[in-house]
Amino acid sequence: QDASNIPTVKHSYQSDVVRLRKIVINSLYSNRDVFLRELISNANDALEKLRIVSLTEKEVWDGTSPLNVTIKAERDATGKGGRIIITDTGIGMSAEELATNLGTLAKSGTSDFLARVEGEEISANSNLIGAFGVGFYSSFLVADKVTVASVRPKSSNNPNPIQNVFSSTADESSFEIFPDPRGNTLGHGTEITLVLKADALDYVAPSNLMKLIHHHSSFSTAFPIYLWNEVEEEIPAEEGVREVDNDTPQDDAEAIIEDTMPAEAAPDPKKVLVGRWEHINSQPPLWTRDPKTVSDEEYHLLYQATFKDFREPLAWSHFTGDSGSGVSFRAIIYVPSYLDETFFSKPLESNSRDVKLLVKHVFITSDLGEYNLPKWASWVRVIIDAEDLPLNVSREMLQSSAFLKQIRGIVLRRLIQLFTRISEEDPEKFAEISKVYRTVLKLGATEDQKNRGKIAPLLRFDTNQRNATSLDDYIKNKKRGQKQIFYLADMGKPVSHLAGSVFVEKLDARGYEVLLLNEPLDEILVQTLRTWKGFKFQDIAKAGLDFGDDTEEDKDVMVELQEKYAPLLEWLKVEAQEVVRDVVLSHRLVTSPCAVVADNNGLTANIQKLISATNRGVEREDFMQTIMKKQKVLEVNPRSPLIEGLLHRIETIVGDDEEKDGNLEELREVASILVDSALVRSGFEVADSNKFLSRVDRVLRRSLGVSETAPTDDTVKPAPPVDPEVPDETFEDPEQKIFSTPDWLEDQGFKIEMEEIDDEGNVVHDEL
Ligand SMILES: Nc1ncnc2c1ncn2[C@@H]1O[C@H](COP(=O)(O)OP(=O)(O)OP(=O)(O)O)[C@@H](O)[C@H]1O
Repeated sequence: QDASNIPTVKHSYQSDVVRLRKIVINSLYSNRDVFLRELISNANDALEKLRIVSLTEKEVWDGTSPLNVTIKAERDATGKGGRIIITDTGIGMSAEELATNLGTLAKSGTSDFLARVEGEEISANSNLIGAFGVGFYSSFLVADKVTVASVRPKSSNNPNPIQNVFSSTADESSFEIFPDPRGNTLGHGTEITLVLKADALDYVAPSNLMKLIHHHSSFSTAFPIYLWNEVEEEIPAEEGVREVDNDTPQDDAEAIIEDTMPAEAAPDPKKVLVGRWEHINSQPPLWTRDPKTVSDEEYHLLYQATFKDFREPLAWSHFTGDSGSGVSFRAIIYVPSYLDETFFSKPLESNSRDVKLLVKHVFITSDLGEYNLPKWASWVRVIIDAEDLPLNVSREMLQSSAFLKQIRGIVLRRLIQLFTRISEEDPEKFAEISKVYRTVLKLGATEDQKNRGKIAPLLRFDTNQRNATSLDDYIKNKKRGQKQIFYLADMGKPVSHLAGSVFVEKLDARGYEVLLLNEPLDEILVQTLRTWKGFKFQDIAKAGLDFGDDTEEDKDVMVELQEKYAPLLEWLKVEAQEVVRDVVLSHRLVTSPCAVVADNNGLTANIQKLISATNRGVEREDFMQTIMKKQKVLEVNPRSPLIEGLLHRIETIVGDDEEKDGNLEELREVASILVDSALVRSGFEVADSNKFLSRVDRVLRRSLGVSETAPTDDTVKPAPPVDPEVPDETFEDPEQKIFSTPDWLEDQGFKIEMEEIDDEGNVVHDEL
């Protein structure tokens, strides 16, 4: 194709791009250094792409021509302007790709993000840049005009690719794309020219650029970055002008720019400005260094550059190892400071994309395919650099590599070790980690059978006595004779609510610690763990609660009470048979008269909630009710005056039959209310709340001495007849014709504006 025939095409930016560019230009002024980091990061991606494509399409890269980034800054002849040219020898872009990649925003959630940022002062919170990545558009922070020359590599489909130019100024809503009049000067890759704003000319100084690159980008790329630098040097007078190749950077490449000494001074050495490409990221990658020599800041910078997250990681572990299959490797695993909001909203997605596998410092893949990390650890960020896998491994070949299968195990082991070490050495830091990863670790202990024993000590629970208690701490705090780990689960309820539960009252009064579990996963977790260090998890809302300190005396007292209350228990068994399987004396209550307890194998109120949250079918509910009833026991507190009173009434019902019947009916009502309120107190639902409330009503009447049968005065004043008259005007007051934002909405920062329209429906404009 003849490039000279291709016309310049003018394109409009997608509206989101215009919005983003405006935000970038207006809000990130104090962060404008980021432009270089973003462009180097893009260059790195383009170089990586070329290398990876070349594994399967040999013709795009011969494997020998340099893959690098070069940066050159220069003032123009007048000294009033300047430019920075950043070139990479990466995959490049076709004309269509220039238009799509630089003229539109493909990221999902862009509009939401922009709306959020437009309402905020982004400069105060540069994290937003990290969270989103303003990428290429950051060029406009320092440049009035940006041109991007780019060309795809030669391939069998495209043996003669055309180098195109994308050109745009900071304030236009359109950009142009045209064939580069210079022809194909790049071979493959991209050259970005930033025509600097007048207030950004400081950037042309190589020392400033060098500082920036060292600070922000020394870890952004494993490809060499060369910076054009000019220094004054003395050379022997007789030496002429040295020939250098300006375009291909070599470490020793240099050019004499101009003589700075007059020719007459010939015998003396000459002072000349010598320009050369300096390789500025020649230091070995950070992970190959001894961890003792790496500062925290360097770890942060590597993290930022690699994972494009500008929030500092919470922790990291830097280690070397041998896979056992003969591959030695170096790795760093990072714990991000937040958990992506999709972690729980997309429970089935566990594709970890943040394990960067490198071979001999060269990025290979982030896709571990079937050997992905399990869901619970899918958020961890890892750089793992294998020393001796064949360099030209393709993803397909890697899939069959034993090493790939081992990465998961290596990362999980190290992650758990890291957490364990921090939990032991720095509890405050671990509390911070726990805040973010508490639920995730519960998930790990539930789903990761192999590592369960190591994850469980990292779990933290609130209890009736303290926050963030580990299982081991709990065991240390156990009372003599205690053989159970007591817990109460009620998902979604605040911990304070659980602490006040009827089931906790006695344990709390006696000084026992109870784990208060309110997350949906908790109940499943304890059922999975079953025991910890030989202690069985005991749901205190279930039968089987055993303090382990009962003396013979206690047992005798219980036998006595049992005898004493036998008539009440028998009577209640009949009265409550629709709701519970059995009625027994309780030794778990202090002040409450009674509670409903699930059988050991039965469903607690919490599990019932879990089930009915997923099953709303009526038939099923009936069925469930029947099953659940069979698994519940009513426990009555022999020390409660109410229960004693009830016993007394049952034993002393006297009088003629009619009176006895009336008394019994009353008692039945009381019993029914007791049972229903025990259900509620224990977290269950009452079967029929209407019936329950009318019983309460009747008992209230009785206690007030009001007739139980006296009907309520239910004369109701009917509404007047239908009124056919419709007023002409909806609003009498013309002032009120225009809708105005209610004050309460305006206080929230909302403003609703409505236009006034006339009788014909036309918008009424204020007269100018
Ligand atoms: N030097 C380059 N070589 C080849 N393609 C590039 C280059 N710079 C940018 N691109 C293309 O333009 C797209 C947009 O770049 P931009 O920097 O705006 O966002 P990004 O790199 O995709 O995202 P982020 O900046 O968040 O990493 C890139 O995805 C890439 O396809």
